[in-house]
Amino acid sequence: MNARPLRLSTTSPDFEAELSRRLHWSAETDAQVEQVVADILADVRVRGDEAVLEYTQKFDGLAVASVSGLELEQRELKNAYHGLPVQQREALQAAATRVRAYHVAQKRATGESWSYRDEMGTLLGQKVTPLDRVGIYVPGGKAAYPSSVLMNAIPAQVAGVEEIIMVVPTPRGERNQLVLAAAHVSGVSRAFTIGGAQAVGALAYGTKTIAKVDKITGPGNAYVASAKRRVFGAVGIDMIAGPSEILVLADGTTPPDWVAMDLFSQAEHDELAQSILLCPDAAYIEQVQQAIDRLLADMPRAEIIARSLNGRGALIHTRSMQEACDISNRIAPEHLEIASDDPHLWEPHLRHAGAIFLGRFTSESLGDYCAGPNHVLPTSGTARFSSPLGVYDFQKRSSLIEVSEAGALALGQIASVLAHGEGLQAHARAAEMRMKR
Ligand SMILES: NC(=O)c1ccc[n+]([C@@H]2O[C@H](COP(=O)([O-])OP(=O)(O)OC[C@H]3O[C@@H](n4cnc5c(N)ncnc54)[C@H](O)[C@@H]3O)[C@@H](O)[C@H]2O)c1
Ligand SMILES: N[C@H](CO)Cc1c[nH]c[nH+]1
Ligand SMILES: [Zn+2]
Repeated sequence: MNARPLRLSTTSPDFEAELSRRLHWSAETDAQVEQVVADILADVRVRGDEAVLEYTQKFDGLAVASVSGLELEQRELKNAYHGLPVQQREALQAAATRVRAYHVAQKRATGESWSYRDEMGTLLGQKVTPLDRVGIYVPGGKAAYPSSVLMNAIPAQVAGVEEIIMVVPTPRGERNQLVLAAAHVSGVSRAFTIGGAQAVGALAYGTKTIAKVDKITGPGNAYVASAKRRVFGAVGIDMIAGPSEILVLADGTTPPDWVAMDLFSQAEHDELAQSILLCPDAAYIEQVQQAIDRLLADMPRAEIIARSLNGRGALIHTRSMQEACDISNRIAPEHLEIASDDPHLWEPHLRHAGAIFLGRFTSESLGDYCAGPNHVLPTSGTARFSSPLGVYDFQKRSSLIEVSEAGALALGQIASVLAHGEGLQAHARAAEMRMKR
């Protein structure tokens, strides 16, 4: 099996068009997926538990008599944790500790209430409150993702969310013990073995057994993405996460094998995942291609990797590192590695990426599991305007205003003029009444 990412050069007159074609991704808006999802959601909304049961049997081959039969008891989560081999239990605990520490720091920096008084003694501020109940979607169709349990549940817990409901499909009823154990260490309140659009619908509308949530977070396949987009409004959502992406900016100083493996690491998620290398050194690009050829045969998921690299991968020769940075900013990748001896030279030039990994020792995969920052990140160029999943996704903000007597006089004059200008008499009088004391 060969993996030959598309070779591009920025000096080619067709470069822009070829790059755009490579970046284009349409599965998310596939009309057939949309219709299937619309039907499932409508059905779950009307028939609740009954519909959830039927779709779980149909898509996951899991048949039980009632939705409570799909609930994982807290005891089972705890037993899964204690039943893990010691090495796995310690790794899970170490990852959870680091992810928690990062999100606690994030809350301290960005997630606290604040206020001040103006010169007339009027109090102005913002009150931050956690959401009451959230649903976290943990993908489970083609692979199990205990790390995604941590990345969703821990920031919710740190934010102070009271009830965290986890959904995770378990094809043919096979329960992944690491996923269950991760739910135990990260404070999941209730967990159900359901997935796809039916799980999103159950969380968004509520059923007899599953309580309606305020927000749904977490990644998933095209069915999950489409369902999340459709239920937005009935509930909040974090983002629509597409297939994984990695972009490596290399100056030729990192061993080519390391870079090849980093490209594989996202390609192995999905045939639609995207791995791109940008480098000003043509000979180095050739060495990375040779490393790909040599290392691929040994990869258990070689077929998925090859499909991903052949269909969506690219090795791009640039005129300079600066030009590579400019192209990276246009792509706005989910994960951006700066494979350079001097990553801090280039980091100030990089503005759009879900997560930036600096230097040759920072493989993206460390971020997926245990560095600390969240691995649920904006994809498909949405890093231009959105951010990683974080504590802030599980909080909301209310403005606080307490006007002093002197403030009522000063603000009343401004409000009165503007309210009359808008022809809104009640607004004007409400302000004016407070000026007369
Ligand atoms: N961005 C991240 O942080 C992150 C993390 C982990 C995984 N991922 C991505 O999440 C995705 C997970 O996908 P997955 O498929 O393994 O699991 P999934 O849980 O997202 O989807 C499985 C569900 O899809 C539904 N489904 C499957 N075929 C269907 C059909 N024909 N009609 C209706 N519904 C159908 C079923 O209900 C099934 O339960 C992958 O693309 C992976 O790369 C992203
Ligand atoms: N790279 C994925 C996010 O794009 C997250 C993940 C989970 N497990 C391994 N990787
Ligand atoms: Zn990954």
